[in-house]
Amino acid sequence: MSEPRIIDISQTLRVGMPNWPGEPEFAYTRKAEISDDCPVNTGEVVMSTHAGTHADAPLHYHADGVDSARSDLAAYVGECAVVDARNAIDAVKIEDIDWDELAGAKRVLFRTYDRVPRAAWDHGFSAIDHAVVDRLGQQGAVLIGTDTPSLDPMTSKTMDAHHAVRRHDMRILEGLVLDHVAEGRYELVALPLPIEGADASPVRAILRELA
Ligand SMILES: Nc1ccccc1C(=O)C[C@H](N)C(=O)O
Ligand SMILES: [Zn+2]
Ligand SMILES: [Zn+2]
Repeated sequence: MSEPRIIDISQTLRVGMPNWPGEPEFAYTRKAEISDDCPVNTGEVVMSTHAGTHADAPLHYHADGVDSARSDLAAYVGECAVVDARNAIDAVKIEDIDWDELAGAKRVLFRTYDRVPRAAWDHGFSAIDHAVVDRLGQQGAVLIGTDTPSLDPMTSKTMDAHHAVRRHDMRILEGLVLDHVAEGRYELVALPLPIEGADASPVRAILRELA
């Protein structure tokens, strides 16, 4: 029997990638260079903890929340549902979702883009309404993900969706790429790095087709 297909749902981290205004630009700098005196190349990466595909740690939205190193990993691995929410306007709301399809879903990833912007920052990305987060939390979901840079609108000061996540002790993935993913059930693997004190971490997110 062949292994289930792996679908990469991660953004490529690259110089010039769209960047949350005010956050540090992604940069990769070559340090050591292979030469007669040096057997290897090495590099240095500078980036926002929220660049590309990433996991917010609870510390991002609560002063007493755990950091990326201490966050439990169970939420980031397991069965998940991918939902096509491209019909949503401004935010994915309760009425945009077929809740029968989501019965029992522990992890839910929302696709809002036809195609995730690669060239320029999108100031008008879709948010996830906090009532959606609450309903998922009430049905026992442990993780919510989106293909936009945030669950909340870019200009939010109240971070309502993030705080709904906190009330249900769920985990968050942002900046996913679901352009090429059909609605349905998959296995998700998207692990944050154990960065001490970090409010978020890049992840390599993949889906595996269920056997
Ligand atoms: N840099 C910011 C400045 C102000 C408000 C939010 C951010 C964020 O980065 C939000 C983040 N992407 C998030 O949703 O987790
Ligand atoms: Zn984030
Ligand atoms: Zn966030």
